[in-house]
Amino acid sequence: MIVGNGGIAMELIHEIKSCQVVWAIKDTHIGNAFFDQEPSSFLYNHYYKNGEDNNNNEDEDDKKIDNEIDNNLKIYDSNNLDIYDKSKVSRNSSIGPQWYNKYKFIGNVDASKINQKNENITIEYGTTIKSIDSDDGCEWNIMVELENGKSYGCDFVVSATGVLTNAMEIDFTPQMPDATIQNGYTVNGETMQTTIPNIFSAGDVCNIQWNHQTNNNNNNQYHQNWFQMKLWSQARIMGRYVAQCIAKKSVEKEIDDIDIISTSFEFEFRTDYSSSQYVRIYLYKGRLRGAILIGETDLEETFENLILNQIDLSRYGQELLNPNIDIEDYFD
Ligand SMILES: NC(=O)C1=CN([C@@H]2O[C@H](COP(=O)(O)OP(=O)(O)OC[C@H]3O[C@@H](n4cnc5c(N)ncnc54)[C@H](O)[C@@H]3O)[C@@H](O)[C@H]2O)C=CC1
Repeated sequence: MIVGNGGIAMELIHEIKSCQVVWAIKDTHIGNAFFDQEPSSFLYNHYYKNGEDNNNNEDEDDKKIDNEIDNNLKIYDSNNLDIYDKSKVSRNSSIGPQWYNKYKFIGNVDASKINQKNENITIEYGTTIKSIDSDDGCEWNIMVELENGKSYGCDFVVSATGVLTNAMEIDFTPQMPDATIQNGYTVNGETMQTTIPNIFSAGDVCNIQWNHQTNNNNNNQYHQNWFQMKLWSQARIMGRYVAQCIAKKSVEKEIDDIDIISTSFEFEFRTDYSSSQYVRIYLYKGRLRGAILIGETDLEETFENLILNQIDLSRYGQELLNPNIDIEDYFD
């Protein structure tokens, strides 16, 4: 049983093989933190519904990162009830990128023979856990009752229902103009300084809306492609940026030359059911602003470059998504 519909739940669902999984989500579609209903349905139908093994493309770099980080993952069993006592919970760093590479999430069940619909994943939408019973007399290790009235027996429950940042006890007072208010304190999006002198902020703890900032700084043009999602990739970018802000402040220079993050819409999409690819691009005034890519499209680098260099693509129109045209070669 997996509860939650965020980054960890999505990654786990992708990694688990040969195991029947019940996935309880509060929302109406999977992955709602990252995309809307349409790519969500595509992802489910083409990658998860029939238990297709889509995990043959592990990135060597990802593995390398994984080997460098400590194992922060904590697995609790039902006897360790201290985890529910907040005063006894030790505060930890997150488990790190590609944490799942350390584990083999392979069950020993031929789920297709158990589930009559031949689906390894049963999704319960619009619900959450009501109660968990792990009495000795149970047929299963754990019996889970959902808010929608259904009950499932299972061996293991993964609760991936989000994390809280550890900044709540600091009382910041909003003071600065053009600032982002988060959790009652304020961060200046240009300098990343909080309203406490010499305290800077980055990562999940602050919610910087760079693309909405109304400042007069010339660098504002670089902010337009920022769309914050609480992912490792973005935490790294913010960490790098805040480090530069701190360095600049320490030598008391203007921050104009800091290497700021470069990144009415039209959008177009293509689905290619035969090869399980989904591509959606967002164009603004003929320039590429963003894309959703599902499957092995091999388009990520090309599209990233088109977002960064802002070439006017109006003349290509629909052809940009024509699967018979190798746009990677074209824009090389
Ligand atoms: N590749 C990456 O950079 C990754 C980053 N992360 C980050 O690590 C952090 C922790 O990940 P997650 O735990 O997945 O958090 P999350 O914030 O991504 O998702 C939490 C999910 O739990 C749901 N939820 C909340 N309360 C619930 C309840 N009572 N019952 C059922 N569902 C409930 C929410 O609707 C949401 O879908 C997040 O900030 C996440 O973005 C996670 C995985 C990968």
